[in-house]
Amino acid sequence: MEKAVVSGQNKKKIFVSGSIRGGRELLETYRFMCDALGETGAEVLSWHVADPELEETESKMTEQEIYDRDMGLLAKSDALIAEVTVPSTGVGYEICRALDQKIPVLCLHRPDAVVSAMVLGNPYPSMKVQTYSNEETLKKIIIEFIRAL
Ligand SMILES: O=c1[nH]c(=O)n([C@H]2C[C@H](O)[C@@H](COP(=O)(O)O)O2)cc1CO
Repeated sequence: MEKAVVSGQNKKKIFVSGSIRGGRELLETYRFMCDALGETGAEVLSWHVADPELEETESKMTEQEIYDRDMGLLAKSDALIAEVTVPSTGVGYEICRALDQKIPVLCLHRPDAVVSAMVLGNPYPSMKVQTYSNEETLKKIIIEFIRAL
């Protein structure tokens, strides 16, 4: 498998966005995305999204602490990569905030996903939407996106 290793000062900080309260059925995919990003040498700032124990750890935080932490991490990010197959209010909000802050956004979804027109019809030049049908394609798309940052 192709690799795009970035190191030192070029290490890209990535906010991975994925459904939590919208449903955790793609948790394994979020983990795969974080692992693939780690392999490229990028730094994932939102590993908690792929944590199977997240509900337990986040339950010790207030809603505002969760919001403040994530908005702080997003502001430090070089890009946001969102998995949008499972509809999620939080993921949609994070995409919107990233676009507002001119942070590049990559939205990824499975071919059979019912994705919102707010994503599919979004004309922001800093927003890309791509479909993947297997992990190999998913990884390839992620590598190409990181390389182009
Ligand atoms: O406990 C949480 N921790 C957290 O980091 N989030 C953020 C990160 C995810 O990309 C996104 C998921 O939103 P939602 O819970 O509406 O599916 O919101 C959301 C929640 C719960 O809403």
